[in-house]
Amino acid sequence: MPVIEVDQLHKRYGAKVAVEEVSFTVDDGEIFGIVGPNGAGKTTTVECIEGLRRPDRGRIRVLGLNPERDRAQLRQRLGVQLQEAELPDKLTVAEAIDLYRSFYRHPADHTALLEALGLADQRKTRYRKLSGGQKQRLSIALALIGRPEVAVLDELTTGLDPHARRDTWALIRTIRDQGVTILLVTHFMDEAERLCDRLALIHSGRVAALDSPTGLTDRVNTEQRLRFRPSAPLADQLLTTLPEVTRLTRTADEVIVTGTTNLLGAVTAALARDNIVAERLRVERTSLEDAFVALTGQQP
Ligand SMILES: Nc1ncnc2c1ncn2[C@@H]1O[C@H](COP(=O)(O)OP(=O)(O)OP(=O)(O)O)[C@@H](O)[C@H]1O
Repeated sequence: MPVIEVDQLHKRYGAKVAVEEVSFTVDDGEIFGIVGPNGAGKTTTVECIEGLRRPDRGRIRVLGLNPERDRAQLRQRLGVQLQEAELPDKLTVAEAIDLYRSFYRHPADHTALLEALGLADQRKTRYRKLSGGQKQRLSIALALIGRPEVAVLDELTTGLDPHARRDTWALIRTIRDQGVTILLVTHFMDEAERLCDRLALIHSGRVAALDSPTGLTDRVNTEQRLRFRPSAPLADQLLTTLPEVTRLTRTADEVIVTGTTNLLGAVTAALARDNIVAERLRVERTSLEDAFVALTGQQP
């Protein structure tokens, strides 16, 4: 049985349709992404999943429960990450943890949780004195304190530096490996690509595509591209006459070759026949961002 089922969800605010016929399921142990640009309808969708908003139409089940009807039961099993600034400035890390532990019947051991999240030394630090990364880790700790089966993490790494983002991604993988199903809401395509097992690309309130990150990029990945610096002068015809090559362009010192499958093998073999080495060779692949643009016709 899927952990989360969303079927034909529809939600409008007055005349504004925020979510239209959104359907997807999340399996046990997945990191599932709800991915799309600002205003796409991501928050509305997860707030319906959390039971915070009432859908106009559609059916939602989380762990077999109806989020609207069974909200009290669901709260014990679903962890939700707070948005920043939802905690009082003066609250210490330990006080926040104790407060949130009191909401649950079977809370996690706070010492182990703070250790795991790298906050053990910040126990007595007030919320406002925490760094961006520490605040983020605390909000994740609070989402996990009830030992949930499912955790909803919203805009996980907004405002974090690249190092803290990578640490956070590693942390999320660890949490998943411990058996928590994760619903990740993000507008960062790179985050979704690195972290999610599967994702729903949401665009203007609708699911534009539902697949794994590689499944999505493969759909639009009709071309391959190689860039390299030839070790000796290279005549264009050597490569443009290959059936695998569709285009060859040059920058000041690099050759860029576009083509179909087997491009790499065909190009390197042709170069080798003329004793030319492809220095600094790079194979460029389609990113999730490219896939989003191809699938929706818009920049994320
Ligand atoms: N309470 C509300 N009243 C009216 N319109 C709303 C309300 N909440 C959201 N909207 C509108 O519904 C649409 C979807 O909003 P939603 O917050 O679900 O998108 P989002 O993808 O989460 O965006 P963001 O990443 O900016 O949070 C947007 O056009 C938004 O302006």
